[in-house]
Amino acid sequence: MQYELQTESKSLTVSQISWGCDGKTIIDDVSFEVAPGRMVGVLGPNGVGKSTLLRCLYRYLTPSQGQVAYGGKAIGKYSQRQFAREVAVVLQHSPQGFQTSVAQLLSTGLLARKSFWQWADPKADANAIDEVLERVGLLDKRELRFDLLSGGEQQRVLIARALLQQPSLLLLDEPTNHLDVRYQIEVLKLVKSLGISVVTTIHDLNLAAAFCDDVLLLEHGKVAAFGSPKEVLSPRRISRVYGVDSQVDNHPQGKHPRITFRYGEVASDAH
Ligand SMILES: Nc1ncnc2c1ncn2[C@@H]1O[C@H](COP(=O)(O)OP(=O)(O)OP(=O)(O)O)[C@@H](O)[C@H]1O
Repeated sequence: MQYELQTESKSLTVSQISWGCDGKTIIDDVSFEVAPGRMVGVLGPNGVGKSTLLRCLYRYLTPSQGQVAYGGKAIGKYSQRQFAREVAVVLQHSPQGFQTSVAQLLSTGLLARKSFWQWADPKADANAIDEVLERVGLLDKRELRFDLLSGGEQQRVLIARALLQQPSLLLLDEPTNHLDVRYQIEVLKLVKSLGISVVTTIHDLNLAAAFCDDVLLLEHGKVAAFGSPKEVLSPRRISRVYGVDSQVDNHPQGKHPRITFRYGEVASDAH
């Protein structure tokens, strides 16, 4: 595959970072570590600070305190080009006004790996684009305008573009948003199969439990718990953080937990 990894993942270390604005603390003393090749899910209720935390990891925001290091080096010390070679980001909202074709948009994902002296190799580029499009099930949309695709298709194209960057660290903001259940599973399977370090915000606790090696549960901008899904996702903690009753058992297909939510009183004559 053209987009197979050329770089090895390194450790991402987040040490006591805080960020706030308008006198309000949004991220409060957050620490965790992503060991090379692990997939970490960032969980927590709406507005708790998941996207803000992710923004501190891809340098859109600079924490007011604490440090983020990748491979032992503060992320602020990477040049823009070095950082783009290591880290790919897929955000929740699709870029607006992309009237270019899917293939043209994807070709921008190849730029991070090219040096200015490299000769253009249109055939190799086209093959790499075809391969990632096939992986996300969109080869037939290759020449379509990006802005005419459905929300879920756009999301899959943006993930394909991130793969073309061949990052060693992938940061995803709710990658399963807009996706139907098949593609929620496919996309997370694909991301996991890359074997690189991944940090992803995610709302669906069952998907997080099934695919993430570790989960970071946020509560009021602070770390409520960090560890394996089994350790973190207890009914007690889910109730405290989300205010929802649940039951947690083992998923019949594997060793990961399965969370079943209680939807209030069920009428006795309900079918
Ligand atoms: N630049 C900013 N200026 C003011 N408030 C901000 C800014 N960025 C984030 N916030 C606030 O910080 C809080 C956390 O926002 P964030 O988007 O990180 O939450 P989230 O956990 O990702 O939410 P959701 O699950 O709804 O996507 C929100 O209350 C938001 O309004």
